[in-house]
Amino acid sequence: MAPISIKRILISESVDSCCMKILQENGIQVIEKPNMNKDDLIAEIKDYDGLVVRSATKVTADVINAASNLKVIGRAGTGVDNVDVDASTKKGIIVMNTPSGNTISAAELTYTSKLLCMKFMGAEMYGKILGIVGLGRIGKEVASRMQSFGMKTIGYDPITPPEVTASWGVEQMSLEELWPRCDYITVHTPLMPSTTGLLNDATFAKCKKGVKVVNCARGGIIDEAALLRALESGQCGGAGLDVFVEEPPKDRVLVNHPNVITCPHLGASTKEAQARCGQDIALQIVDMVKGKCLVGAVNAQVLASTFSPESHQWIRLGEAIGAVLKSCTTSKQPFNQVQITTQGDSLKASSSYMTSAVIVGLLTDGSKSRPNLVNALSLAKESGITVTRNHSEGLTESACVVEISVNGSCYRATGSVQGGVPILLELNRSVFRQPVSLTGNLLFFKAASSPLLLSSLTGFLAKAGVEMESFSAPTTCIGEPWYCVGLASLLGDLGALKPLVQEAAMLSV
Ligand SMILES: NC(=O)c1ccc[n+]([C@@H]2O[C@H](COP(=O)([O-])OP(=O)(O)OC[C@H]3O[C@@H](n4cnc5c(N)ncnc54)[C@H](O)[C@@H]3O)[C@@H](O)[C@H]2O)c1
Ligand SMILES: O=C(O)[C@H](O)COP(=O)(O)O
Repeated sequence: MAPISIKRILISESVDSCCMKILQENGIQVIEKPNMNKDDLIAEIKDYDGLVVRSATKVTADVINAASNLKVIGRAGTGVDNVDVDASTKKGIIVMNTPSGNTISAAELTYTSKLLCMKFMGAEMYGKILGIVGLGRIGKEVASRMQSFGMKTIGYDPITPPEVTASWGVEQMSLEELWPRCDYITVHTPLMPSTTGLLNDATFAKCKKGVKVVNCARGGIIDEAALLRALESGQCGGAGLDVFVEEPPKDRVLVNHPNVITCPHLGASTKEAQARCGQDIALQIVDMVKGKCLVGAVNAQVLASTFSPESHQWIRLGEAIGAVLKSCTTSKQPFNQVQITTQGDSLKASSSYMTSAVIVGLLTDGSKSRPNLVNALSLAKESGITVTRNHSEGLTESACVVEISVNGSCYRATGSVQGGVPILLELNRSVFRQPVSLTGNLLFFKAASSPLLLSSLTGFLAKAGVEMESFSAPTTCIGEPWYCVGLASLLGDLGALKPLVQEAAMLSV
C-alpha cells in the first residue's frame, strides 16, 4: 500500500488521553473538539486527514462529503453504526474500529444488569436458562460468567458455528426453539436490518411468561414499544437496558419503569476499556501511516494484502495499465466491461488489489471522485461498469492482463514488473520487442508499419522541440501495430500527429 499521509487528526469525543499522546509522538497533529453539533463538525472536518470518534459523533454522509481530505475514520470502540460506512467507502475513506478493547467491560455490565434484574423477582440464577442471541466476543464472555452462577446457556448465531460455541458451553438452536426455553435473554448482535426488533410483540409472545431481557448491545434490537407492552402485561418480568434507539432517550417511559434497570450507554465506560480502545485506535492509525499493516478496518479489506514492497510495484503497474487503456480509448464511447486476469504464482493472492488498482487507473480523470483502492469497485459499480477478475493457474511468469469492452470492441494490455519497474508487454495484440517502461511521459500510437515511420516521427518531435527518450515497436501484432514513444515532455498538440498515425494517446505515469 502506498503510504497514507495523515498530518492532522480531529478527536471529536472523550477518548483516553493515551490516544492523543501516541498520535503526537508519531508526528501527527491532534486537535480535540468534543461536543460539536453536526454543523460544527461539517465546517471543521475539511481541515483534517483523520477523525477519531466514539459512538456519540454521527459521521453521516453529509459529514463525509464535506471532508475533502479525510482518509481514515477511527472508531475507538466496537459499533460503527454511527458511521456511514458505505459513504466512507465511496469517498475512499478507511473506517477502522477497536472491537476487542471494551469486550470485558460490556460483558461485565451485562451480567450486572442480569443480577439487578433478578432482584425484581427475588429469584436465584442457579439452574435458570439464559438465551444469548449473538455469540461473538461479548456473547462468549457473558456465557462463561453466567455459567459460573450455575446458569445453563443456550444461544443463536447465524455465523459462529455450533461446535465452536459448544466448546464454550453454549448449545446453539434456532430462535424458534430458543424463545420458549429461556428464563433470561441477552442480545449481543450489531444493529442491522436482520437484528432490528429481534424481540418484538410476536417473539415476546413465544417466550416464557415473566422472561427477563437485557440489551447492552444496541438500542432497537429489542423493540422498545413491544418491550413496554410486554412489561405492562407481565409477559416480560424485567429488563436491563444500557442502550436506546434515541440516546439519551427523550421518552422516559422505559427509564422510569419500575421493572427496568437502565444505564446511559455505559458498557464501555471503564478506565480499562477506554485505555485499551484509545491505545488500539492510535496504534492502528500509526501502523497504517507507517505502511506496516492495516488492523481493524471494517471496509477497505483490499488493502490488507498491500503492505509488502513488491505489492507497491504491482499496484503501480495496475494503475498504469488502467491509465494506458483509458487514454487509448478516449476517442471512443465509455467502456462498460473490464476483465482483469492475473497469472503466475506470486500474484495468486493479489488479484483483488490488482483489480482495484486497474480500476483506479481507468477511472482517474482529475474529477472530484478521486478513485483509490478503497473506493474503486464501488465507483465502477456506480458507473455501470461490470468488473470480473480471475487468476490463471499453471503459468510461471507473473503478469496482469486487462481487457476492456467498449460497445463490443475489445482493448487489451498486458504488463508485468521487471527489476522493480512496471512494464507493458503488449497493447491491443501488439507485443513489444522492448517492453515499455511505464514511467514518465508516454505517447502511444497506432500506425501502418513503414520503414519511414521512425524518421518521420523523429523529425516531427524535433520540430515540436520534444526529445524522444525511447521507442518501442511491436515484434508481432494482430491488426495495425501499436507503438510507444517515451518523451522528455508532453506534446502540446497531439492533433498535429494526424498525418503520421491512425490513433494516438499521450499520458504521464
Ligand atoms: N453497551 C456498550 O457500551 C457496548 C460496548 C461494546 C459493544 N457493544 C455492542 O455489543 C454488540 C456485540 O459486540 P461484539 O463485540 O460481541 O460483536 P461481535 O461482532 O464479536 O459479535 C456479534 C455477533 O452477532 C452475530 N449476529 C449477527 N447477526 C445476527 C443475528 N441476526 N442473530 C444472532 N446473531 C447475529 C454475529 O455473527 C456475531 O457473532 C455490538 O452491537 C456492539 O456495538 C456495546
Ligand atoms: O460499540 C461500542 O464500542 C460501545 O457501544 C461503546 O460506545 P462508546 O465508546 O460510545 O461508549
